[in-house]
Amino acid sequence: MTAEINVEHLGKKFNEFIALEDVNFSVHKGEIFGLLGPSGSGKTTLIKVLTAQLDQNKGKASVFGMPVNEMKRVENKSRFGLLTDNSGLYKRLSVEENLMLYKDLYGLDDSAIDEALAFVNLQDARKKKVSKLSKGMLQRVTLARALMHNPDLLFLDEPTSALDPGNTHHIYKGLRKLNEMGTTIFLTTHDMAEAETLCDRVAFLHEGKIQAIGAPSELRLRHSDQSMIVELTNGEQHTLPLNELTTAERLEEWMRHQLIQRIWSNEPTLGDIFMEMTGRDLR
Ligand SMILES: Nc1ncnc2c1ncn2[C@@H]1O[C@H](COP(=O)(O)OP(=O)(O)OP(=O)(O)O)[C@@H](O)[C@H]1O
Repeated sequence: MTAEINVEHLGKKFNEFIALEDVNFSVHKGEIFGLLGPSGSGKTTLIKVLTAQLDQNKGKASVFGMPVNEMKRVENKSRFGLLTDNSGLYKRLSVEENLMLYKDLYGLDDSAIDEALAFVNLQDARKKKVSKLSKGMLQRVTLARALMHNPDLLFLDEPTSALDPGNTHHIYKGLRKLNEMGTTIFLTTHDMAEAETLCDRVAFLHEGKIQAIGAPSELRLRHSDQSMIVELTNGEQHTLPLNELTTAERLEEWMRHQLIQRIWSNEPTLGDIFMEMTGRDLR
């Protein structure tokens, strides 16, 4: 598998403060990879290193097989898109005029603006001044700008943090489609539901260190206590070990008397696992 991003023993300090320590991971081409961590864990710092906005103090990082420093070159900049919360939009210009600047910069057709606005569900706001937009609308314009040149790789720093559920769902659908068409996506979030819904693999970042890495289902299974919960029609709940004869016997008995209301697996959520490993939640 080709690595679109590769990070080895990466470290970043701000004076004496260690923001990233011995970080190691790869993101494969075509993957949606999520970096999960609470506020201050180092997510934005890592994105800044990967997009050549900050230099690391230790280790190596490469994007598209090149050292990250090469991402400063114009021809490489056009291969990735970046969404961060510092929007860099021109407040006195309209949504459309802002996107027009990027369209010209990347030499795109006019249709790129229509497509990007449809992607973020903002067609009706194209003539609005950026200074008049809500936080969620601003986030969507920034996302439109990040993806309008159809990049090979998208860096999204908390892409839906300001969005309502309807727009979040619309953006998820769009991102999945974009990914199916070949864009690799690296996103940061502290929303575990977002990570479960979107990501092929996730890494947990805590105090600058990666604590765990894997597919959400694989992580849940790895931390599962191998039990199931059975709720009976009278409201009783029973926790039973998986794959044991006694469980099969009890289930058979209940089923014969049509006493089972529902059954579910007792696997932990990503948030539970994060809490178990670090002693704090993702918020
Ligand atoms: N330029 C800087 N100078 C000094 N310290 C910094 C700088 N940038 C980040 N930090 C510190 O590094 C740590 C990681 O910050 P970072 O912004 O990467 O966290 P984050 O996980 O993205 O948080 P959030 O979810 O709140 O955006 C924080 O303690 C932050 O205060």
